[in-house]
Amino acid sequence: MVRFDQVAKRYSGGKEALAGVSFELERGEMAFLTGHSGAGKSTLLKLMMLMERPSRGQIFVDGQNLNRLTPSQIPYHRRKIGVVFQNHQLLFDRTVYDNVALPLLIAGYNHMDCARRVRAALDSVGLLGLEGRKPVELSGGEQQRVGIARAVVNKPALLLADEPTGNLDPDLSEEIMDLFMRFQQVGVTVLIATHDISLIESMNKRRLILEHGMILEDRHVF
Ligand SMILES: Nc1ncnc2c1ncn2[C@@H]1O[C@H](COP(=O)(O)OP(=O)(O)OP(=O)(O)O)[C@@H](O)[C@H]1O
Repeated sequence: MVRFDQVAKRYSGGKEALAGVSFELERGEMAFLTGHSGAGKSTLLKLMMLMERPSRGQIFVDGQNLNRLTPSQIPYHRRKIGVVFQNHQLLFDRTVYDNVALPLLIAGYNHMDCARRVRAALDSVGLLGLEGRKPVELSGGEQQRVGIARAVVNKPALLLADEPTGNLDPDLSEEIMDLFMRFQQVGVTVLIATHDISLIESMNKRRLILEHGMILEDRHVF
């Protein structure tokens, strides 16, 4: 589903954030991406979403070489990917429904399909019935679930998360991880960047460790 082939990234005026990274993620695999602050975790995720371009090397997502995508193909590429952020980046003046529906409206879904998919996405994260609420009326854990519902509403093949449990206590973090596992169980490929070593250790999943832009260790779990 994902292949990095000797990928390097140097930001203009900056040092090399990634320095020749290679790995593959199978379809339906779940893995953690970890490493010190500044190791290159967010950069790696941004390259997959084409928020940044590599300086060297090739990235394949769903068989597509991202270097070969034209600007007009980028929105279609992004629809294959759901993204969850630490601060969930919800629109606080909009309802839960509006927040989750946003990717569908951008993709041009009609209102009926939109309503059906938003309900299914909210159901999958255990928040059915909260459509009319504003994010500010929800707990931190619920807000993060809204962020996950928005990430999966398009039924993406690949789910990326950048510190998705950064602001949550251990119990809520575990609940969020259970949700990611459920998506993996239905065939979604999941890659989670996190500092939370105790959380990773509680889960029997592959671990990619980055250090100064290189893969220090790729620990598979069988
Ligand atoms: N837009 C940018 N311009 C210049 N340098 C950048 C930019 N984004 C990241 N960097 C640098 O690239 C390196 C890797 O950053 P990145 O955010 O990918 O690391 P990270 O592992 O996600 O860190 P953290 O855990 O702190 O979020 C760092 O040295 C960072 O300062």
